[in-house]
Amino acid sequence: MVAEGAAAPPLLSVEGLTLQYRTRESLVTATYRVSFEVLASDRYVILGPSGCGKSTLLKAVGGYIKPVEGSIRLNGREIARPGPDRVLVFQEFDQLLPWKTVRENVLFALTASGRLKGRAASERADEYIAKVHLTKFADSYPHQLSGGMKQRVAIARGMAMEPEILLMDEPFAALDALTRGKMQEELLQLWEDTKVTLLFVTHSIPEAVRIGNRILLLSPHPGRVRAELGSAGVDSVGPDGRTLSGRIESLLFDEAPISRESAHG
Ligand SMILES: Nc1ncnc2c1ncn2[C@@H]1O[C@H](COP(=O)(O)OP(=O)(O)OP(=O)(O)O)[C@@H](O)[C@H]1O
Repeated sequence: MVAEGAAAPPLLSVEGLTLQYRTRESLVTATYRVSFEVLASDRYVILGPSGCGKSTLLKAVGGYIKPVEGSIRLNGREIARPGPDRVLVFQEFDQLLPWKTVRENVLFALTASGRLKGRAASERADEYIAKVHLTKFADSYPHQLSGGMKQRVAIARGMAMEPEILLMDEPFAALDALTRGKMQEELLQLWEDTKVTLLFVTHSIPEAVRIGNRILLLSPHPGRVRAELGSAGVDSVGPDGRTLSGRIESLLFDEAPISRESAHG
């Protein structure tokens, strides 16, 4: 029970997380003692340069990589393995099953995971296919769709699972700029509609500013927390006369001390 007036406990709590890859020749530290908390209905963005461990972090939250140090808890429970309460959407266009139609792809995720079956599963699949405006393409196969449409199916499939948290690893990075902008807009509309908690990885500063309500900045390899900032969705000028993206850029690339900042601090 949360005492009246107390802040809600975090949905996801990452504490002192060190993640490594051990190959035969070497030991690669992907993230070093990373801590952050995601609240229910956050659009939490992890931003950092290539190789700073963003994807590794997301895979660890997905339950696919075990920490060498630290912990990841969802609703207070340690994450030990993948589960339908955390769904991953990737950048690649080939994440759909090519031999299944749009509807079958969404349906299969629901039934194979045991989330829903029968009519309830079909109705849920159709509901989310409609939410991403693909009803007319429900019987099409992935090869008949554009890159943006395939990503919409992957998002519909993930959201239809109604996970506790939707993990998105640069889902729009392989799209052209116009489609990418449109997909960002659509994702924000879907979020308005569902209030699903998002954990969204990107290396694009404008995308982070647009999508996130909170943005975690990671330093270059190995990833450490550099700062956490709030965003209101626009690249506004703060009291210091600098834009949010300008502040992010200097925090990421200048050798400033590690700090946590508030939204418009
Ligand atoms: N399977 C692996 N085996 C060994 N090292 C790996 C493996 N996967 C990633 N790494 C290393 O771990 C570090 C973090 O990689 P990761 O892919 O998490 O970074 P990223 O921030 O997501 O990068 P990008 O934005 O380029 O996708 C990098 O140094 C990378 O080379």
